[in-house]
Amino acid sequence: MSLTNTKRLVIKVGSALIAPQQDGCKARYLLNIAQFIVRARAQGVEVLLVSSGSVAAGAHHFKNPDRSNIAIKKAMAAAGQMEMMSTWDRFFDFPSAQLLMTHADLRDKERYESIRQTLFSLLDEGILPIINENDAVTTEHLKVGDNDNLSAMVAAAADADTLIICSDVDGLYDQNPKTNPDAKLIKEVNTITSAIYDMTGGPNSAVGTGGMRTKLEAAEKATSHGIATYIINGFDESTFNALLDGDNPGTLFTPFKNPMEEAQHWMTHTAAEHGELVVESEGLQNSEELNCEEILSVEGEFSAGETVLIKNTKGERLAKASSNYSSCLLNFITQNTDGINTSQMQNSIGPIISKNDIAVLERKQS
Ligand SMILES: Nc1ncnc2c1ncn2[C@@H]1O[C@H](COP(=O)(O)OP(=O)(O)O)[C@@H](O)[C@H]1O
Ligand SMILES: N[C@@H](CCC(=O)OP(=O)(O)O)C(=O)O
Repeated sequence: MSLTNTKRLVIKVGSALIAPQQDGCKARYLLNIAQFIVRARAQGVEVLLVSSGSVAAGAHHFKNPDRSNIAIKKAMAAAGQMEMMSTWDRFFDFPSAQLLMTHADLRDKERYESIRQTLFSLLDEGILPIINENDAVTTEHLKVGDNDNLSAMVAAAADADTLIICSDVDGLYDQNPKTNPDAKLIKEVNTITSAIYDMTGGPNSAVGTGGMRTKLEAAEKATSHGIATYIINGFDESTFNALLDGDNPGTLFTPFKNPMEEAQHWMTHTAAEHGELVVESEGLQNSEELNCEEILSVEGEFSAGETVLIKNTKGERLAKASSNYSSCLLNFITQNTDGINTSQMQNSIGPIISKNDIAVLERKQS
């Protein structure tokens, strides 16, 4: 696996690289990254940039830059986004484009397709897409929340083959290297198990969001879509030279050999769960389709066509799927309503979940 085989890559840059002291954007670390982007493009690789840093870049305009105050944090993002974009733009002699998005955009199939079209059109023209979450308009319910996960969703949406996540450490260690001097770097991960998740802690910098855990979530999303994922040290010039030479300077998460199809990946990793269908503990054995008589209960409110979680009576997450019927109708049919022949109705309405609309979720090994 090397960058020499890469055709399209997404590089994600965290706040600590952009605004290390939270007093505006600094070119210090970005120069290496910009050079990497220029050189990768010169090698024929298409590049998309997911850039954090709007909150950190905007903080110095505020009398009390209190990140715990959500309204202030969103205003800091709005103020800092301009500076962050113009900082990137001055490194390049090709055009760049700003795309701000939220989870509400990505989890809606129509808006997701629209984002894909825009990305492809920009890439066709040789324009560098620079993507960030639209923090100024997000709510708890509508946000992705961290740019590691966002970068994996963007990589999948853009049909990228490589995702590079720049961090302030050399890669994934067996323990948090900031608090454990004996921590050892893991060079390659083929399967992201719960034991791997247990190695991670939160962020250690004042500006980071999510720490290593969100980077693992991103790697899991990306590799399941066939995207090779690297976590590298973005502070270190030599890591970028190594990548361009086809070496692995950090941790490589190898892509699945049989990646998910686009639609199944979107359903698994991006689509929001609007409600839940509970089935028997050994339910969903054939994983083909789900019929009304298999549903024990319906939770939440959803419309026909929306994504639901299918779980069993033990609470295990079995699959995500698009429901052919609304929660209202399913409640009506599954609850034994007086005077109505529900089994006859069940037979006449066909499968609740059709076989092409279901994504079976993997149960994590430890
Ligand atoms: N097992 C681990 N390996 C590497 N880093 C870890 C691990 N567990 C926790 N971390 C922390 O994750 C931090 C990187 O995450 P974060 O601060 O959110 O970075 P960024 O701003 O680049 O997204 C590291 O500085 C480190 O302190
Ligand atoms: N969207 C936010 C960044 C969120 C985020 O994930 O930050 P980081 O952990 O520094 O990559 C911003 O622009 O400040």
